[in-house]
Amino acid sequence: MTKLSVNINKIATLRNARGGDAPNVVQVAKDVQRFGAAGVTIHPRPDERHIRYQDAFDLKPVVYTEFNIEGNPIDKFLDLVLQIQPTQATLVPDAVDAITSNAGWDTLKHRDFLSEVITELKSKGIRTSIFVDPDVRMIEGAANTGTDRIELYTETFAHQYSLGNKEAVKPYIECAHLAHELGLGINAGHDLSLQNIKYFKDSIPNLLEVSIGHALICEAIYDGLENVIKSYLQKLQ
Ligand SMILES: CC(=O)[C@@H](O)[C@H](O)COP(=O)(O)O
Ligand SMILES: NCC(=O)COP(=O)(O)O
Repeated sequence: MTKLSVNINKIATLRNARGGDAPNVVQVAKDVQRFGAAGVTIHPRPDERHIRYQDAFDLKPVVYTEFNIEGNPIDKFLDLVLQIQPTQATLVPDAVDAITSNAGWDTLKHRDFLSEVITELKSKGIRTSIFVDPDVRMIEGAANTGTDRIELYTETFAHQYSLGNKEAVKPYIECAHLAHELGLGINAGHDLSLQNIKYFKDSIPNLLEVSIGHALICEAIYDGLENVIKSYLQKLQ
């Protein structure tokens, strides 16, 4: 079975909108695990617009499943990850001002840098994963960095699938076969949703883990809306 790691960035976005502590990210992390998620993902960004660095410390004692911290391995991020020692660090080459992650690593160009970071993380017992586009050259390059896993960047698949183009999964299948042959574990994420997850999971061999945030939180809001409105109406009778 493929593991579901729930990305709780959007819970922090909502919390930050009012400056208080609702919703509480620690409580949500406890609850997503209680509801069956196999992991919790956070992606602290340098501007702390959603997850704050302090959240990572607050979450550490309550995440008893897999704790996955994603981000660009700038010094501040690496210091955080080395202190927290999560189950997995996912390295993402996102620009400081990017609205969200928008590309995978060029694993050929950044091989030495990635190898150095990966060696350091692995020496502390932290599993490593690197975010890559579905391009076989990047998978070969990833294998040469010493990483344990790759995370396939699924934005293109998700977008094309929403347009009815199921063929868009083909490069991901090819990359998954190669990654497995090269001994890499396979994760995937970005814009996965209830609409596309079954098709993706059924298509990709050896898919170990998906991390899902944006769509899952949107779906949770829609699913909860009717119940909550009915509860208000009862109280207003
Ligand atoms: C690495 C990745 O795929 C991203 O989806 C990320 O973890 C989400 O980040 P934001 O919540 O900041 O968009
Ligand atoms: N690694 C991807 C992730 O954590 C969540 O991405 P998204 O579902 O918020 O697009």
